[in-house]
Amino acid sequence: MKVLHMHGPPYKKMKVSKNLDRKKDVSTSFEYHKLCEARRKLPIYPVQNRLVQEVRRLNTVIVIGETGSGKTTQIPQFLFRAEVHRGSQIAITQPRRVAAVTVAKRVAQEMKSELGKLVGYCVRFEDVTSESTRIKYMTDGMLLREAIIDPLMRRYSVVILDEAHERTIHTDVLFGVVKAAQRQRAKKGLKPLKIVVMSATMDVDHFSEYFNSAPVLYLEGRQFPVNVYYSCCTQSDYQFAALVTLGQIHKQAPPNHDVLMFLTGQDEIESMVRFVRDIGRSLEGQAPPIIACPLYAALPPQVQLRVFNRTPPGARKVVIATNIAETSVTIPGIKFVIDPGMVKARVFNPRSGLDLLKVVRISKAQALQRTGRAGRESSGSCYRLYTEQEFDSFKLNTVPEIQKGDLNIKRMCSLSSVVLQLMALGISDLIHFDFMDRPSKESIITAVDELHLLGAVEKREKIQLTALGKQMAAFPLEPRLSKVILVAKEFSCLEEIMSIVSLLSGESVFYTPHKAREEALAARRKFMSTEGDHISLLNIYKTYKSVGGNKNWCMENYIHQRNMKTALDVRNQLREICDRQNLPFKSCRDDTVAIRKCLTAGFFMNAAELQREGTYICLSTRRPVSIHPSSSLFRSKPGYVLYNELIQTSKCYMRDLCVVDPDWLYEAAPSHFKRKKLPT
Ligand SMILES: Nc1ncnc2c1ncn2[C@@H]1O[C@H](COP(=O)(O)OP(=O)(O)OP(=O)(O)O)[C@@H](O)[C@H]1O
Repeated sequence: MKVLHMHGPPYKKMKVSKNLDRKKDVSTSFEYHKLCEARRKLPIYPVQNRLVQEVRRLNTVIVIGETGSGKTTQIPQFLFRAEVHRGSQIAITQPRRVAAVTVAKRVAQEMKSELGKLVGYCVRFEDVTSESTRIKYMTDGMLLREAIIDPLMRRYSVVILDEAHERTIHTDVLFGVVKAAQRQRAKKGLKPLKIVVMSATMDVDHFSEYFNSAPVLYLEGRQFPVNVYYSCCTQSDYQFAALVTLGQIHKQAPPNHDVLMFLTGQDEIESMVRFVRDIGRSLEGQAPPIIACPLYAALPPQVQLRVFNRTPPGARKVVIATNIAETSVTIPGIKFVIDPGMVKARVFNPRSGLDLLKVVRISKAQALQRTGRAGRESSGSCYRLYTEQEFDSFKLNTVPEIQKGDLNIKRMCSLSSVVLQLMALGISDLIHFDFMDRPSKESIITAVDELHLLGAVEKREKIQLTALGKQMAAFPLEPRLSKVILVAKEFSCLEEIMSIVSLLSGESVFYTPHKAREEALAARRKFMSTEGDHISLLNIYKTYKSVGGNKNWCMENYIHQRNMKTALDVRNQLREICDRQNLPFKSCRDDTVAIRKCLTAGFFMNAAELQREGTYICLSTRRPVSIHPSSSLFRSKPGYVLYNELIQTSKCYMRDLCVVDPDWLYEAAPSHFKRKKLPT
């Protein structure tokens, strides 16, 4: 491994590059002038020529630079201006859509380009690019999907894999796919593909080794200092500690010194938002007014983007976010970060088929990223709600998702989605795929078996995709749900299935406030079906549509309007994919048997049978399971049910259930159920 340190001259003495900003017509607007000034002050700015030279010279480069040093926003621009892209596109991947969208907006401003022209972005369900786009920010999942259509990635001359330390399943698979594209292009004598791997925090030796001993470029310097404070003792309740810390900051800090607090999920965030608003009210007149903004993946994109608005003078913005605000994003105004050091992780056990949602400690790399969200526009502070000794015990790097289960795809519980995508890329020898860190053989085999049972792959001399599997790969959903959509054609119920799948693909549409729990449950009861939760969801969808998405109706019925809108948006996007596949949009009206049979075709592996003693066993694993109290079937105990997911808390609970007939299970997968003891 070759290491190149890149020192820039001190900021004040820095020369402004000749080939930047001057060449083009420089705007006289004050805003634009400020943007240019800010860019010139970035630590990366003085070393741009050296950086460009290295990328020109080498095929693969690893770039390490402090958070906020300018990697994400500037490197693509430097490469573009120096024409390293040679007329093709430069792709920059991000693990999360909110980062891809906001960074693209910023770079478009800096380049005085209308978003979608020279600079654009492409995320799931949204493509803001055009023929003239040369700098394209995208989620890693989107680039992976594109690679299914063109494994040589011909439209790109440079692929920048940003925030590589995050090690999402998609990023890890992309590493292998991009490396293969580079190799293949060289073999075929095509235009070379340059790869740039970037992060502030990563295991450089491991990365360099994987990318054929690629040199590592270290960018020196950080733009603004961030003071880090540790807790002096262990905190038993991190939410309470976060609230107390916020209270102290709020009393002391001047207005417009905004705060970013990390929590682990939607429920925690929504209840914290209420507490924060209460603090704001109780300190009215003594401290600036508070604007509390939640930020988590299930919020509709336009609501997520509200946190990026500038705070009105005299107020204080408090952003309460999951780890979607952890990397790449710059939230204007943030001076303080409150980091409780926890994150919610979905962990999959291939042997039990169990999908566990757990709140776990973050890694040191994540702590550093969180700290880096302050100090982006001026100096800042980060309050770590753990002791320094505790921090020392954190893992250095985040465990790759591919080795712990998929956190990325909603309700996905195994590698089957990634395996399906790899196979759609023509990679059938998965055991020997060039993974940076190999998933266990067991989880690959489990995933292939699942796809086989779903009819997506066939095992001949080698494992290959079936026609159905190819169709399934076109949907950005877990394979079981894609299968349900595709078989809906046979049951003439695509209308209904699309509604159910869309509602299952996002966060829950049920809103259950602590203070009005009983009222919420009572309001919900009128939608509940004795045939299970899927049909109940369909009832909600139909009524919601019939009242035109009325806000009051949502409030009266404790339905989460935002999540409902997101589901509708997802439905529209899925519909487009169905249209492309010529799937007829038919309705079965009230034939719930057709709907449930259709669900059985995708979820037969998740069937459970009632035992004499009143408990259930899962037919695939013979493990005891229970109906989750939130299910409409909690009290009725039907003989056979299907479930969407298993969640282990005090017991192993089935969530989102549907009543089925054992005959349907046989019909859906005769070979699978031959071995199971079902009544004949
Ligand atoms: N949307 C924005 N609004 C205001 N300033 C921004 C915005 N995006 C970037 N910046 C400025 O540009 C700087 C560099 O951001 P950039 O994302 O390129 O850094 P980075 O090195 O990639 O950091 P990270 O590793 O944290 O992603 C930020 O510190 C901030 O000062």
